[in-house]
Amino acid sequence: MEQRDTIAFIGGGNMAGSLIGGLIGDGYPAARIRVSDPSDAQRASLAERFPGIVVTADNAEAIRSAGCIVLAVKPQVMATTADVLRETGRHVLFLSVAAGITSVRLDHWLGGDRAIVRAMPNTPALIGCGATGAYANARVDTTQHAMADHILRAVGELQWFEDEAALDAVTALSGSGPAYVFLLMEALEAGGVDLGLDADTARTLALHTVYGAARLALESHDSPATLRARVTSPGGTTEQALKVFETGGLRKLVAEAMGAAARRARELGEN
Ligand SMILES: NC(=O)C1=CN([C@@H]2O[C@H](COP(=O)(O)OP(=O)(O)OC[C@H]3O[C@@H](n4cnc5c(N)ncnc54)[C@H](OP(=O)(O)O)[C@@H]3O)[C@@H](O)[C@H]2O)C=CC1
Ligand SMILES: O=C(O)[C@@H]1CCC=N1
Repeated sequence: MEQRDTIAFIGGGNMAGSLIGGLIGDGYPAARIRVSDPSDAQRASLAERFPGIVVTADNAEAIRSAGCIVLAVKPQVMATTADVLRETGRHVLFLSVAAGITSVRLDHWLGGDRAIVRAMPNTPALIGCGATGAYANARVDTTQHAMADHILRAVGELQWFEDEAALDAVTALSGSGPAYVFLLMEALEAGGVDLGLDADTARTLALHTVYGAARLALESHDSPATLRARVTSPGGTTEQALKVFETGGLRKLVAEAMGAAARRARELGEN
């Protein structure tokens, strides 16, 4: 990105913190990152975690001369937040990470004719391991597209979509997905404790198992199904466990859970 490109985050919560951590970890100058958040505690925490960034309670101050404004507030407050950003110049790129809010609605709230990238990142962005889906509206020019690409790719994997509706599916998969995996970790730890392991040992083994399986799947040319088959010795232990998952309807349950998340994304976009 060019020198003049200051990134202003409106909302300094979980997702903004994850993106800022990933950007700084990728070498983005902290002094070119500004964050606006109404909470004193939130601002103090961000300033401590990311020395050199500028924190403020004033959205107008945060966005002054920024090339990109990242909208990282809850979907429920996006309309009122966007309303006070209407005065910004038409050259500014808006990058919204809000679940469900369509670029058309956001454009309307921002006064119209805005360059908007709607993205759905996830919290592993904090360590550069995010998975993000993104859509650019027709007003986004080549330079702005490159800017959004640079910001989002700095924090992990990025997929662009031509069809904005795909973003609700991305939300249900990778946006919310880390929480599903953390739930699985919790269940693995609890299962280990039930079987007699101490809690610390069970957690360590659970975390490394998820990490190792994810890395192996990413680095292997084989599909997850093939990798699963390699663990599953005929007549062995895994086979018994997988039978319990399959008869319990794990795949259907995951599909239903993701359907509920996607539905909620659409609802948030309609409110
Ligand atoms: N958390 C996640 O894993 C992901 C979240 N997202 C999206 O990111 C967005 C933010 O989520 P998340 O970070 O979890 O939420 P948080 O509640 O952690 O952060 C939002 C922050 O915005 C602040 N805020 C509220 N109103 C304003 C305003 N007018 N101007 C500036 N700041 C304001 C809030 O302050 P206060 O609490 O005091 O109101 C809060 O600190 C959401 O739209 C969500 O859909 C997308 C992908 C993943
Ligand atoms: O739960 C949420 O609504 C946000 C969006 C995706 C992850 N967290």
